[in-house]
Amino acid sequence: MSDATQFSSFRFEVNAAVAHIVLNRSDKRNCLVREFWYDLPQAVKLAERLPEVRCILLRAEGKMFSSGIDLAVLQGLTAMGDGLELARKADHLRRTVLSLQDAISALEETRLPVIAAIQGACIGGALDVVCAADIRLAESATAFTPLEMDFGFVPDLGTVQRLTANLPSAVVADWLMDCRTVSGDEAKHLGFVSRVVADAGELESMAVALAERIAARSPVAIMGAKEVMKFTKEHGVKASLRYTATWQSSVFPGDDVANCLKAKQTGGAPSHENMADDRPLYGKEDTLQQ
Ligand SMILES: CC(C)(COP(=O)([O-])OP(=O)(O)OC[C@H]1O[C@@H](n2cnc3c(N)ncnc32)[C@H](O)[C@@H]1OP(=O)(O)O)[C@@H](O)C(=O)NCCC(=O)NCCSC(=O)/C=C/C[N+](C)(C)C
Repeated sequence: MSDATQFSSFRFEVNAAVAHIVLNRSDKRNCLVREFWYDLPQAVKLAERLPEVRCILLRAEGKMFSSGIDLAVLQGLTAMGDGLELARKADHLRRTVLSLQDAISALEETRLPVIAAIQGACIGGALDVVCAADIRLAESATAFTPLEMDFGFVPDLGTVQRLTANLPSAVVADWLMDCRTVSGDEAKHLGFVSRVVADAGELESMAVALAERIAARSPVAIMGAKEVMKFTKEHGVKASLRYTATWQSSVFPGDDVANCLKAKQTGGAPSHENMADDRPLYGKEDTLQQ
């Protein structure tokens, strides 16, 4: 593996077109320290800038994925703005929560596919983080716990919104309001994770293999799938069908599709070109105005 850069809150390395973001503070149960919230979007941007990277894999060392936000950060948040009048204290807090939300949204907003491999436990803010991944893989026994409810506040970094967007509301309400621990097996049954395995060792090899398979596919098709899925959630099936027509018409003339077709005919492996960051919006605005 090649070390592309140093982040203080996790390891970042690139191997076989996959950028690995590895939580590596297992002695502290990979709690999400202050620097994490700055490092995460920076690592996503870096992955996007590296031309060889086609997929991001978020995983963790040790017995659990993450115990959630660093309790010192949580304490700092509750004490934030102490001494200020109530309205200014609330404004302070609101802006901080928005910036933590933005850090997590970087995973959803990147054009690269994001896979999260989750073992042991995934608590509070860590659940917010994995909710923003495109694909979640877990160990059967992983405990998914929205622990914020026990602290007297609603999960505020995306769990509520992303679960609500993806699961039936009674399932979400039951999970959150009872502050339930959902196991990997149950999460698979609910459709929150797509694959489970019996142990953590297997989880890592399955996740790496999946990430490398996705990274080897046409980036144009993979990014297209992510983009069109997102568009469908935001705008519904009808608008998305129109959008897909516009997207497809801008992609078909490109080399990537031609390379894939040629490889199918000759039986070889296609060579892929990365999609430039500055491609137009594929007529998104036009589609919405129709
Ligand atoms: C059950 C836990 C996760 C694991 O228990 P354990 O027995 O396996 O490990 P132990 O408790 O001995 O912890 C080992 C060391 O790690 C430190 N640790 C663990 N988690 C955290 C944490 N979240 N923040 C800071 N430090 C942590 C622990 O102090 C030990 O350190 P020493 O070896 O003593 O130096 C158990 O650890 C646990 O319950 N952890 C706390 C879980 C928690 O409350 N998480 C926060 C939930 S709220 C949230 O994540 C999001 C909030 C969003 N927002 C703030 C914006 C509202």
